[in-house]
Amino acid sequence: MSEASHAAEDSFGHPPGTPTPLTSYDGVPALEAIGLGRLYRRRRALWDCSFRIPTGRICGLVGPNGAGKSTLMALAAGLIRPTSGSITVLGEPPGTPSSRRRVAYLAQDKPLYPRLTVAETLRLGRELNPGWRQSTAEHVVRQGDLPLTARVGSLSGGQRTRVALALALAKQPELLLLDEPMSDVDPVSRRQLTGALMAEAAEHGTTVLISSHVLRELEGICDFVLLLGAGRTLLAGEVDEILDRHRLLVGTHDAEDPLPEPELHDAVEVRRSGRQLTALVRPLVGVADGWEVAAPSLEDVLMSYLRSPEAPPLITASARAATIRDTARRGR
Ligand SMILES: Nc1ncnc2c1ncn2[C@@H]1O[C@H](COP(=O)(O)OP(=O)(O)OP(=O)(O)O)[C@@H](O)[C@H]1O
Repeated sequence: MSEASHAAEDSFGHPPGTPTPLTSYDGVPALEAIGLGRLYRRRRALWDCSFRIPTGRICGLVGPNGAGKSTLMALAAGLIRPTSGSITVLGEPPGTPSSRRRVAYLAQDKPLYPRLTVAETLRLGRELNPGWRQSTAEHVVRQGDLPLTARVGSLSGGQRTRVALALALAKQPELLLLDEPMSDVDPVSRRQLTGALMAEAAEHGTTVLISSHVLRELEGICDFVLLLGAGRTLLAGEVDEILDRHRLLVGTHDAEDPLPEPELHDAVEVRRSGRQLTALVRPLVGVADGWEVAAPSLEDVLMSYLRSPEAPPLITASARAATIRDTARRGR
């Protein structure tokens, strides 16, 4: 089903005709994809993928293995090109000299020169990046007790991640793309690096797109979320609004009964254990009596969508990509 056919979802909870509020997301978005697709030979990695991420958000990028997260990051960094649709970063096509200056990308394999020392790596970063801030790079490296004289090739995976993150942050990008940055970092360093990342983002209003399979970790840092399922946008929007639009229902029903009152809600996931039925739903008009109703955590919501790729997509107003008419009006 195409995302466009779920357009009515976006006005959920608001009476017809409610004007869209003028907010920061009316400006140029940090990242916008319109019908974005990418093929590798004949294999579809992404297709018909549309969303926008407003500037200044910390956006968690979630999806099962092979969902297209790394492909999306590489497209946004301008390392590969779309095979259909379009993507813009900070209002520009990715990969131009200007957008390369404004965007930093930390790939999953964190490529660095193994023969250079940490100090030489930072010096190279300074020479290549006009907006370089040495104090940020040194702060991140020192926090990890990394000797500046150590060769990068002799560092552990987590230590190399720290150097790569120091490079990315010191560049002072407007958009920071982080592909599973913490996967090989120990818990203490993870907390430290996340703290450094959040402090930098808050101070400079940096937009961050961060992919991770550790949902609880994202819960603490993200105010926006983008969930891809098999190459398409399944869920996108402000975390607060997404949480607001979902409810967990728990009740007792005969095992063979379908979820009762389907006209009252869109079901994302229904699970049964004996006669107990647990459902994550998007209430349309309310919830019938007889259910225990709870507010789900972000982890609950993300897990349900990950387990239910056939769930109806939800793209909230602030995450909705521009239409072709909008882009023409913006003069693109
Ligand atoms: N260079 C490539 N050549 C061929 N196929 C590729 C290439 N890169 C990715 N793919 C395919 O594209 C699909 C999406 O891959 P991608 O790496 O973007 O997913 P992902 O969501 O980042 O996965 P993971 O969570 O495992 O890192 C997969 O089916 C993958 O096999």
